[in-house]
Amino acid sequence: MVLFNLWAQNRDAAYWEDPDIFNPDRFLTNNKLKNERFNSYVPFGQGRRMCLGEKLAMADLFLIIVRLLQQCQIILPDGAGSARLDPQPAALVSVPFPFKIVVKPRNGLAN
Ligand code: HEM
Repeated sequence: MVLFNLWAQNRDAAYWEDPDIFNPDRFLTNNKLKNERFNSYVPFGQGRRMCLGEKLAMADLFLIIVRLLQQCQIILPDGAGSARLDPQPAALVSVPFPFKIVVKPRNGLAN
């Protein structure tokens, strides 16, 4: 069996500046999505066995994230400091260390 090391590809310093920093702006030019193919960006795998659900996942994530940010303010509890964003080692996927958040409806929206 051949497995691609997607973790290493997605963090290849030859292609990404500060690969371990969470910086969504790296995909933007003048606030618009860069119109280019990103080398070494393979969250859904590659080749014949790449993810069959990529289009569905991207459409769902867009709707879920936009809806959440439109309707809710998501903040850290008072005195919580900052959340730890480095990944917790796991077998196949990385998950964040647990942290608490407060979710409030945005001004003018009902509870
Ligand atoms: C953010 C969400 C998702 C991510 C990051 C993701 C990522 C991946 C990755 C990395 C693989 C392995 C590709 C490889 O072997 O090179 C995979 C396989 C697969 N994914 Fe996803 N996936 C996501 C969501 C989904 C969804 C929503 C579905 C179905 C509705 C799905 C269905 C599949 C299937 C069927 C395979 C196996 C394809 C094969 O072996 O031929 N995935 N996915």
